[in-house]
Amino acid sequence: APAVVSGQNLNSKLQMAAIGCDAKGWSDTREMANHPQVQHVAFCDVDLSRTGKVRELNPEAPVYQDYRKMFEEMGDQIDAVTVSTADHTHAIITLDAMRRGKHVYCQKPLTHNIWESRQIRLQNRKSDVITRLGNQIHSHSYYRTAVKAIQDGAIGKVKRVQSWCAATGHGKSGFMDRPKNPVSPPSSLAWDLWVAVAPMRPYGVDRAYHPWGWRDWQDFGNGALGDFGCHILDPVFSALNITGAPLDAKADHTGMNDEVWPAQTTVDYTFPGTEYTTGSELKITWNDGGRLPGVGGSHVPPTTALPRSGSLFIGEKGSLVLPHVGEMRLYGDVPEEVETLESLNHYHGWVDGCLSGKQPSDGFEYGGALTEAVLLGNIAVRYRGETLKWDAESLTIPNKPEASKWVTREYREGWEIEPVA
Ligand SMILES: NC(=O)C1=CN([C@@H]2O[C@H](COP(=O)(O)OP(=O)(O)OC[C@H]3O[C@@H](n4cnc5c(N)ncnc54)[C@H](OP(=O)(O)O)[C@@H]3O)[C@@H](O)[C@H]2O)C=CC1
Ligand SMILES: O=C1CO[C@H](CO)[C@@H](O)[C@@H]1O
Repeated sequence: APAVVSGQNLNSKLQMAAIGCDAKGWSDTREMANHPQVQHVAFCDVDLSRTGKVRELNPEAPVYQDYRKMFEEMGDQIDAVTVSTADHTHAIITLDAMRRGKHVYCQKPLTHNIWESRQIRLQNRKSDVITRLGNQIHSHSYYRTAVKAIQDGAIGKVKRVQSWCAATGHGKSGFMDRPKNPVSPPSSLAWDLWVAVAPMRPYGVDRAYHPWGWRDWQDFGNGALGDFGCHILDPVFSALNITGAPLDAKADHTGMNDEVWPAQTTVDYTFPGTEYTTGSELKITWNDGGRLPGVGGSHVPPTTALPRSGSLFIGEKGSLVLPHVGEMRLYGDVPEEVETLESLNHYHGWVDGCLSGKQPSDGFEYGGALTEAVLLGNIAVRYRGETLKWDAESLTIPNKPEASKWVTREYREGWEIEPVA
């Protein structure tokens, strides 16, 4: 049984394991370790050359390469885990941890495909664990203040949303091929464990996939939309209290092959309206790769420079531009002052939830729905120019049945994910 059961043992330490220990994994580990009631008891990273910082943090804690072995050997000492691995392994690790009764903080996007997010949401409803998505800007003053301003009616009800992101799928063209003459992985790296659920392929060259480069590749990441959608669309979902799935999505882009995501993408979504929107439906458009929306139809003067990434909320009486990450700007018939909300510590909010048994409002139910919507955009990307209707209950695309295959993937033998009953 976990050493700390939710809601009890308030003076005990939360015993934590970090899965993914460098890059964002190190930042997650360091932030969690700054909480006075967190004790790291184990670390796991498929590449041992990237475990120097965590070994320094707690030289006593064992370091594993295979999270399954870590759970088998240390499961009863671990209360909570951070999952900061490349996106294609979020679901298998997170579900395993939740099924073992561990609290989970998982990096964004929650999963690599929609079916995985749905399994996590189903498991979340059954498991008595505290969960949070690693979109830390959710707790930043800038995002919290804008969410409150919109909900307080600063621009009236919202008619239209545009979101955009400067990232280009990391500068790759959308037509990149696998590295020719692949080299062997470094001896520190367990390549088979890194590939995990995805079809096996050679290691390639340093940084082709690992670390970092996986974002561009369809087998491992979801391009710029997957990378930034759960950041930039998060305040849109929160402010407008979007809990329903998109009704449809249609994409335009600069072209792609079967391996990598496009360099520039636009996705037009239709969502059901909410108490914060004017109509029964709301159009939200996503742009990436440097594509910017026009400000036509908004209260923003046409010569205004938009931030590199962010969102434009067009309301009945005013418009709000929310940079990613920056202070909002209001235009039109808007209040002279709005209340500023302070930043909260996203990481520690989750730890406090684990210790007190109180689930933050943005657990995996919220993060899962957000991720499902983001990933539907990338199914639309595969059928450029076609409006794909979405049946969120059956996880199918009724007007394009063959597109439904992209809701999930074929899992590599031995790495199948057990559906949640
Ligand atoms: N919230 C935010 O602001 C940010 C979030 N992210 C998210 O964080 C995650 C990690 O991204 P990033 O750190 O840039 O990626 P990297 O590729 O740099 O690092 C991922 C880490 O996870 C390790 N890893 C991969 N698979 C496994 C596994 N099965 N078991 C244990 N360890 C594993 C990697 O090892 P190896 O060294 O072998 O790859 C590496 O240390 C992604 O989901 C990304 O979207 C990233 C940056 C910022
Ligand atoms: O916020 C972020 C900063 O950039 C990274 C690389 O594109 C993202 O993965 C991350 O989510």
